[in-house]
Amino acid sequence: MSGELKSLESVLDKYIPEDELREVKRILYGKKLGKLSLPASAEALATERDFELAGYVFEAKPEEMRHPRLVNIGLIQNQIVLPTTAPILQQREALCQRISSMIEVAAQCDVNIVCLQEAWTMPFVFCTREKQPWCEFAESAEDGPTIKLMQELAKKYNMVIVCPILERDELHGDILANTAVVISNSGKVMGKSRKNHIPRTGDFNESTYYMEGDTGHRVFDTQFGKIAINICYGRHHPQNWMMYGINGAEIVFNPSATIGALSEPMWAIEARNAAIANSYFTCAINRVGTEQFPNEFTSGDGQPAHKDFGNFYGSSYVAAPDGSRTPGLSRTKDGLLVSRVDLNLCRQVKDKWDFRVSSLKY
Ligand SMILES: NC(=O)NCCC(=O)O
Repeated sequence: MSGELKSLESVLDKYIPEDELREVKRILYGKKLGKLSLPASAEALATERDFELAGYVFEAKPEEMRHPRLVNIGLIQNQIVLPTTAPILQQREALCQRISSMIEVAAQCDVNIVCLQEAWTMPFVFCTREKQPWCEFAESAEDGPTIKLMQELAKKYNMVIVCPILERDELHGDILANTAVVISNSGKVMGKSRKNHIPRTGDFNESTYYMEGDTGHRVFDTQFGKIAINICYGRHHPQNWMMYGINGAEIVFNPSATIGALSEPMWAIEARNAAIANSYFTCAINRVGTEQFPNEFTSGDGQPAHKDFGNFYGSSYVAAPDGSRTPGLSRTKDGLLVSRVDLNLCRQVKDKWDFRVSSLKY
């Protein structure tokens, strides 16, 4: 094989005969999801802008007492645009342009809530353990430049935007945090959720920059449903997922940055298992590409120093409380995954399986 594998699904599709493939996919992915029909104009723009666009439908049973609660969720995965040696402002502006152009396509697909990848405004610099110039990417979670841009887009497209950034908290000693900002569809900053488990494993040692967040397990009651954000490394901790469920989340996003050599076999399991265990939808997002840094760094594992982090494998997906899931986006290419979910499925699955988490004391 030359180069990176495009996706697991592309290999299954290529080599497994059609009738067996259907059964293989049922066993691997759960009940078959419908394809979401997306506007031809959106498909054309995605092709022109060179990113993958895919759409799926998660259905729930009709109920007599409740209307369906349909929500279109968009997940965006991307590589950095400019080399890490370009001026910081140019790197950020190039990413802002790229993401704005992808959000425009999400709007054409009637996306209600979009979530971007972890620290999307920058390369994943934390492996270098160098503070400068990287700390210059940090911005205020309340009114930083990227937040203002996302506020404009949220209002323009009537879309909730979950915007994970490197935060600089100027009101509290200028500390840094790895933070997801939730912007309502009216363009208001609803609040923020900080990464609460910080990796200290190999190249992923982010504690040089920031420590465990102090925002607990916040749930944001948006117009389109109750959402929460469990940033990257938090997905390895079942109790973390559980707390968002106890606090009432219906959709939990997991914006991430992780590489194949470390976590890929776990990727398809953890967020999906959380969806099953907590009767909510989970959305796992990972960046793509290999990022080269100017100076060598070591991983503390006896191996030679190196300038890159390895390949971020994308593979973003959505999983439902009944265990069904979408195929992953590409392992190598930018992409937008649109999933239409019916939030009624959360309670339907609780009633069926009784995996309830509750804050009530009996
Ligand atoms: N960004 C981040 O927390 N990465 C840690 C590695 C992983 O959790 O796979």
